[in-house]
Amino acid sequence: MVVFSKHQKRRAVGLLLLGGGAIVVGGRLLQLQIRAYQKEQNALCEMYLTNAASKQPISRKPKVAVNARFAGRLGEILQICVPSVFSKEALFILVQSCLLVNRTLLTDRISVLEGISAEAVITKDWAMFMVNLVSFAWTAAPAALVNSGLKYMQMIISLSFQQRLTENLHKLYLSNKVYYVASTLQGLSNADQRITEDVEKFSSAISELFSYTFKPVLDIILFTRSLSKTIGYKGQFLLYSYFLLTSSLLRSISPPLALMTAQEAALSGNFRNAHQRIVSHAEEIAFNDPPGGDTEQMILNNYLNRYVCHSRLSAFQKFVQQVADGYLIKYAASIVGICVYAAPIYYSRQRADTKALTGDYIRSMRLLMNTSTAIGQLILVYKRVTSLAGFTSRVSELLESVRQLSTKEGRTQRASPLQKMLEGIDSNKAINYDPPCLIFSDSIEFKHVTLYSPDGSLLVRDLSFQVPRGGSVIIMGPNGSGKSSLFRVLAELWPLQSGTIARPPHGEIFYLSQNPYIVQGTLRDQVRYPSPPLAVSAAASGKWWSSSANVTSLKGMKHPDDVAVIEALQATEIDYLVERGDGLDQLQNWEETLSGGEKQRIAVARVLYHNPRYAVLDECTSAVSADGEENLYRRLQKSDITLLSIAHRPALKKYHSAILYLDGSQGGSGWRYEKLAADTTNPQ
Ligand SMILES: Nc1ncnc2c1ncn2[C@@H]1O[C@H](COP(=O)(O)OP(=O)(O)OP(=O)(O)O)[C@@H](O)[C@H]1O
Repeated sequence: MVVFSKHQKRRAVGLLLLGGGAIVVGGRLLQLQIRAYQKEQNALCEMYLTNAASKQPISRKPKVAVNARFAGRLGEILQICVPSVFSKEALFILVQSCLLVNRTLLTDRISVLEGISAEAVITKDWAMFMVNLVSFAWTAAPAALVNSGLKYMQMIISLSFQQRLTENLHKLYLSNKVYYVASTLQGLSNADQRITEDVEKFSSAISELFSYTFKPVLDIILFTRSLSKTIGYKGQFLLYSYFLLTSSLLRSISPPLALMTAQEAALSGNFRNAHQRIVSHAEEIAFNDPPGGDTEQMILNNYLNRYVCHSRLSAFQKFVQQVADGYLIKYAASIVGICVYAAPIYYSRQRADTKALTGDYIRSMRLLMNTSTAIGQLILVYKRVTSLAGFTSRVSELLESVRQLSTKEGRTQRASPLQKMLEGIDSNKAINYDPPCLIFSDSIEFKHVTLYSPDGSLLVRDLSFQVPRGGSVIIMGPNGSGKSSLFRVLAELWPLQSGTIARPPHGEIFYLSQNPYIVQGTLRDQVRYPSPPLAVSAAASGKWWSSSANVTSLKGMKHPDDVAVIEALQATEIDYLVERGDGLDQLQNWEETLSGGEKQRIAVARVLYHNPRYAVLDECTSAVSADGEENLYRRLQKSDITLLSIAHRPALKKYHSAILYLDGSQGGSGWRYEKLAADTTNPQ
C-alpha cells in the first residue's frame, strides 16, 4: 500500500484549496468580463431593442426573471393546458410519471447486472456469466421501450399543451375583433409570432422541464438508497455538499437568461415581420425598387443585424456558461465521485475480497455516475427554468392583452391614456357630452357624435344624421377629414367617445373597404365570404358536402348556393372568371392574380350575394373604371340594400338620396347634411 508523507498530504490539501479558490476567482472575473461585454453590446443594440408598436424601449433590467410573478403566470397558463385532473393531458402526465419511475428502477437493475457480470468475469464463473447475460438481454427490452416511450410522451404532452393554449388564444384573439384593436390601436407587437412560435416553444420547454426535473429527483432518491449499501451516507453527503457549492457558484456567474430569451424572440419576430411586408407588398415595392434592391436590402439587413447582434452576445454568454457547467458538473463531479468511493477502501484495514470489490466497484461507479448526472441535471434545471420564464412572459403578455381587449371594460382600461388626453383637450369642454351609447335599431342614426382619431385629434364635432331604410347617403370630404373613421366607430372598431349611434345588429350591415380582403379558397369562397370557405367548414364538421343532383348544370356548379354565386358574378361583370379556369372550384392565388378592379368587383359581388339591409361602402369602387363604377352602383341601387357610401366622384351622388359633407381640410371639424334631388335619368 502506498503511504503518503505528512508533507505530501499537506501539499494535496493546499493544492485542492488553491484549485477551489482559483475557480471562484476565475468565475468572478469571467462574470465581470461578461457584464462589461454585455454593457458594450447593449449600447450598440440600444436602438435595436425597441418594441416597434409601442415605441417603448425594452428594459434592459431583468424584468423577465424567475420570481413570484413568473410562478403566478406559469400557474395560470398551466390551468389552460391541464384544465382538469380528468383531462387527457393529466392522463399523459400520469403515463409519463410511470415511465420515469420505471426508467429509474430499470437503471438500478442494470447497474446490479453489470456488477454481477464483472464478478463472474473475475472469478471465471461462466455459468453465472451466461445466466446474467440472458437476464441483461431480458431487462434491456423494457428499458429500450421505456426510453423511447419517454421521448414520445414528452412530444405528445408538448403538442397537447400547444393545442390547448393556441385554441384558447384563438378564441380570445378572434372574438370581438381583438386582433384589430391589438394590432392597430393597442400596439401588441408580433401577436402572430407569439401565437405560432412562442406558444410552441413554451409547450416544448415545459414538457421537457417536467422530465428533466422529475427524473433526476427520482434517480437521486433511489440511487442514494442503493449507494448507501456500498459507500454509506457519509460519502454521499460529501458528494452532495460539492454539488451544493458548485450550484451556487454557477448561479452567481449566470447571465440573465430569461430576459435574453424574451429579447431574442422579440427581435426575431421583428425580422420576420420585415420579410412578411415584402411578401405582402411585393408588387408595390417591385415597381419603384432600384435594380440592386438596395433600399429593401438595407431595411432587411438592419433588422437582421439587430437580431444577430443580440444572438451573438447571447451565444457568447452561453458558451462561457457551458465551459463552467461542463467542467464543474461533468468532469470535476466525476473526480469527486471516484474519490468518495475509493477513500474508504484505501484507508480500510481489512483485507480486500477482489471478487466482491470488483462487483461493488462496477455497480457503485455506475450508480455514482448516474447520481452525478442526475444532480448535474437538477443544477442545470435553472437554465431551463429561466428560458421557460422568457417564453412564459411572451405568452402571458399575449394572454393578458387579449383577455383584457376581449371585453369592453378592458379596452377602456387599456385606452386610459387616450381618455385622459381627451379630457385634457380644452376645446372639447365646450361640448356637453352624454355618455357614449350604441343601441340597436332598424335604421342607422348618429346623434351628437364627436369623433376623435386614436391619437386624440378632433375629427368631427357633434355630428347628427340619419340613414333610414331605402334612403342611401353619400359621404364626401377631403382626405383625412374622418370619413372612414366614421365607419370604424359604426363598426365598433374604434370606441365611441361621445354621443349616440343607433344601428341594425351585426350581420345586417356589410362593410366594403378600398382594399378588399381576399380569402384563401376557391372562386366560390371569394363570393361567399365572410361565410367560411367550404373546405374549412366541411373539415370542421367532419364531412364534405355532396354534390346534389338537383343543382343546375352550369359549368363548375356543385353546391346549392352556386346559382346565387354566379348571379352575383354576372351582376358585377366578372363571370368570365368562371370560364377562365376550373369553374367555381378553381383554387388560385387570388391575391396575386386578380386585378385591383376585379378584387373590388368581387367585393361588390359579396354584397349582392349576401343581400344585407345596409351596405357601408368605403371607396370600394375606386379602382373600377368610371362607367363600370356607375354600373355597379346602378346594380346596387336595384337591390333592396340601403347604401352608406364614401366616394370622391360627384357622378355617384345620383345613386343616393342625401349627402354628408365633412370639411376637415379647412382645419375645422364641421359637417353639412343635405337632401339630394332625385335623379330622373337614373333607371330604377
Ligand atoms: N390608427 C390610427 N391612429 C392614429 N391616427 C389615425 C389612425 N387611423 C387614422 N388616423 C388619422 O385619422 C384621420 C382621419 O382618417 P380617415 O381614414 O378617417 O380619413 P378619410 O377622411 O377617410 O381620408 P381618405 O379620404 O384619405 O380616405 C387621419 O388624419 C388619419 O391620419
